[in-house]
This record gives sequence, structure tokens and C-alpha cells, in this order.
Amino acid sequence: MAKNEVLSRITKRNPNQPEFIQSVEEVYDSVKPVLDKHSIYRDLKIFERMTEPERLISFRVNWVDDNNEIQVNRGYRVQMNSSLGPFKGGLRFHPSVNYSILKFLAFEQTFKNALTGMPLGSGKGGSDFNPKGKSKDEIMRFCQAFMNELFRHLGQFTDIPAGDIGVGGREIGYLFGQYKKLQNEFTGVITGKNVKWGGSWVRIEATGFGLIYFACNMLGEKNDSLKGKRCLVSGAGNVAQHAIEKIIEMGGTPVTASDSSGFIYDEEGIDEKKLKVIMDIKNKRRGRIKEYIDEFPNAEYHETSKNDDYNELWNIPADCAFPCATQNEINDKDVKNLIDNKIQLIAEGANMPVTSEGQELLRGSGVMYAPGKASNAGGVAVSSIEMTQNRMGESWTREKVNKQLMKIMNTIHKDCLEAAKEYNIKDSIYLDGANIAGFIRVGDAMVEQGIV
Ligand SMILES: NC(=O)c1ccc[n+]([C@@H]2O[C@H](COP(=O)([O-])OP(=O)(O)OC[C@H]3O[C@@H](n4cnc5c(N)ncnc54)[C@H](O)[C@@H]3O)[C@@H](O)[C@H]2O)c1
Ligand SMILES: N[C@@H](CCC(=O)O)C(=O)O
Repeated sequence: MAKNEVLSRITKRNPNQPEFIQSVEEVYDSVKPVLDKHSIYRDLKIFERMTEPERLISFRVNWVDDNNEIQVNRGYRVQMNSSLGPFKGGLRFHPSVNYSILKFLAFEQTFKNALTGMPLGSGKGGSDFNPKGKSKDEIMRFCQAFMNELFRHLGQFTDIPAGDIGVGGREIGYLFGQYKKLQNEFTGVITGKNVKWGGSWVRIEATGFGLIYFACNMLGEKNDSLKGKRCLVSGAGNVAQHAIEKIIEMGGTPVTASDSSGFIYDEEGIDEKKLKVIMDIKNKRRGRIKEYIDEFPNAEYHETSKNDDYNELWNIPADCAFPCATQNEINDKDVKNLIDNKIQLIAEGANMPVTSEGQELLRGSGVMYAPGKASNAGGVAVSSIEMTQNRMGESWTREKVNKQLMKIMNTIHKDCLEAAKEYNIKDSIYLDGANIAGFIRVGDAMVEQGIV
């Protein structure tokens, strides 16, 4: 069947969902040679079935703010694919959340979770609730109201959420507390829990650490390392903070961090002490990244303007770039700037941070480029390790989990290269390799499990 027939049917079935269609088109382009070679995937409509969530849940979330006013938000859970295990994926609280965003994230999660090699299905959920400026009590009341409905769809063998944008350790605590009260059981139904009550060591750091382990593997292919490399990082949340931490540990120099208002550029480099300040601003004060220059006046702050057609952050000369904020934060102009400035490597901490046009420019550019579904898979991999510990009633050491994370990232790297080699992919080997390896793992399970 021609590419356009499959994609146009999927596009027609999902109107006004640009992010979802973007993620579907990216994977289709990569896996086309697999579909061409193996008729079983075409005959059983494996690709089309992968794009249709097994279940879509949408619900009302009523809660009362500090002014005693009733607020109404929308809650969602996309239960995407359970071929490899129970539905698994994070929750995002952000005003932009809608079906398009959550379906793209859930679709990405299908391949990412498969790449980890762990028994994980895929899902994603969240709400259009905006945590910015909310009091701690409001956050707690919202999380409780959200869980009042979501709990009936969860279970340690059914669906296990975790964090994502706007959902960190504090929110996971409130969500888990309410689940436990409603269900009257203490099970590993959410990951990212505090290590003091059922969480795993290294889960907080896992996505950022895993990203840098993956990048080190990529550089290792060229007998190179992160040592002495200047690194651009976007975001200042969970993924960005721990990516910065690991870059420093590996001898690199992170020079930027950002939030939705702007970015800081510290030419002298962000060291451990400065990273602690970023963590304090974001995790304790819940402030803005521009507060960084109050403490380090040698650094620059640049406001982001919605009217700019490129982001000055990606125009700073550097060796490596780690987008760790959000989807489509790097467009084609940004990619052009990165290439003109001779960037060597781009590895995604965020999900789908490079636009389709940007990806097109990266193909054949010589820049090593890793898609998030491979390079940011460390978070969900350690979530799976947390689930294992919960089911076994065990608590592994920090060293054991970190070692396991490193091993998983090495294996994902190897699997991407092997898949690319098998299909004779020369450009964008990580992008196509990740999509192909993930597709085959999920696709084969779907074939074997019949038409369900
Ligand atoms: N948390 C995880 O384990 C995990 C795992 C894999 C991928 N991801 C992805 O990583 C990205 C970041 O997630 P996180 O968990 O760090 O979330 P977070 O809420 O901890 O941090 C998000 C950061 O991005 C910034 N941001 C949001 N929108 C922005 C914008 N438009 N421009 C610039 N900055 C913006 C926020 O200010 C914040 O600093 C997301 O794409 C998420 O899907 C997260
Ligand atoms: N939201 C994260 C983590 C998912 C999880 O741990 O379940 C991701 O995009 O992979």
C-alpha cells in the first residue's frame, strides 16, 4: 500500500492533531523499509493498529482554589498499547495538554518502552491544569481530584503512570496518597515515588543520566568523549537538571539552561555549585530561571519572544546540544544555526523537541542525532526497575540501579545501530534505527497475540 494511503487514512481519522500526526509520520518514514520487506506487518495492519489507542479516557476534574472558587479542568489517560506489558507512561500537567499532545507522547512511548527491553506497554495522561503560580494546597487538592477518577483505570498490572512536565516528586506523592486511600492498598501503581516510601534510587536522575550515558556511547563510536565539550541544555526541570549534573561529572561544560520565559547563558560554565542554585530556584522557590543572574551576574539572561522565528539559545557555538524542555522547541532555523556553528551531536532529553523540517535538515548533515525515544528512555527504564522492586518487596542500592541503567542505555544504543545496519540506513542512523528496533519488538508481539 502506498505511503499516502496509510498516512492519509490516519490523518483523516485524527483531525486537528498536528503533534500526533507529526510523530506518526516520523515513525512511518523510518519503518517503511520494514513494511516493504515483511508483508505480515502490512497484512495485519500493524502500523495502523499501533496508531489507534486501545482506550482513551477523558474526565472532568473539579477542585476548589484558595479563594474558595470552583475550578474545572479536563483529565485524560491514553492507554496506547499493551502488547509488551501494562500501559506505562507519565502524566503531564500543562495548559497545552490535549488529545494531540497526549497521543503523540503515548505513541512515542510505545517505541521507547519497547527499546528498554522491559515488559512495558505504553500510555500517557495528564490535564490542562496549569501548576504555575498555584499554592501547595491547590496542587494537592488538584492531584486528589484528578486521582478521584483516574484511580479506577490504574493497577500495578494494568496501568502505571509516572511524572512528566509539571508532575514531579511532590505531585507523585499527592497522587499516590489519594490512590492508596481510595483503593485501600499500597502497591507500586505509580513510579517516581520517594525512595523512603516505595520509590527507587536513581529514578529522579534517570532520564538526564541516561541521556548523557547514551550521548557518551554515540561519541564513543568516534573514539571521542564528553570531556572538554561545551554543551547547550534547554529546560531547567527534572531532565535538564540531571543532564547538567552528568555532563559535569563526565568532564563536559554545560553553558545554558532555560524555562518558558527565557534562557541563561553562562560562558564560564555551570558547575556543581551553580547547578545547586538552579535546583533551588526550580525545585524549592519554584521561581524563574532569570533569578540565576542575581547570583551569577557574569551570566547573561535572554528573554524568549514568541515573535522570534528562531531561539538564540541554539545559536550559541557549542559541541553538543541537549534539548530537555518540550516538543518542537528546535525548528529548521535553529537546526541551521546549530549546523552552521558546527555542532557535533544532538541528543534529545525532551520528547520530539525537533520539528519535522529540522529533522529533515539533520538527515545527511553529519551531525550525530539521537531521537528522544532512544536517548531519554532511561527514565521509564528505571520506572520499570521501580516496578520490579515494588512487586518483589525489595529495595535495591543506588549503585545497582545506576549500573542497570547504564547497561540498558548501552543496549539501546547497540540495538539502534544494529537495526540501522540491517536495513542499510546510512543517514540518521539513530532516528531510523530506534524507530525500526522499537517497531519490530512491538509489531512482533502484536502479530503473535492475534487480532485483539
Ligand atoms: N521526567 C521524565 O522522566 C521524562 C522522561 C523522558 C522524557 N521526558 C520529557 O522531557 C521534557 C522535560 O520534562 P521534565 O520531566 O523535565 O519536566 P519539568 O516540568 O520538570 O521541566 C520542564 C522544563 O521545561 C521548561 N519548559 C516548558 N515549556 C517550555 C518552553 N515552551 N520553552 C522553554 N522551556 C520550557 C519548563 O520551564 C521546565 O523548566 C518533556 O518533553 C518530557 O516529556 C521526561
Ligand atoms: N514521562 C516519562 C517517564 C515515563 C515513566 O516513567 O513511566 C517519559 O516520557 O518517558
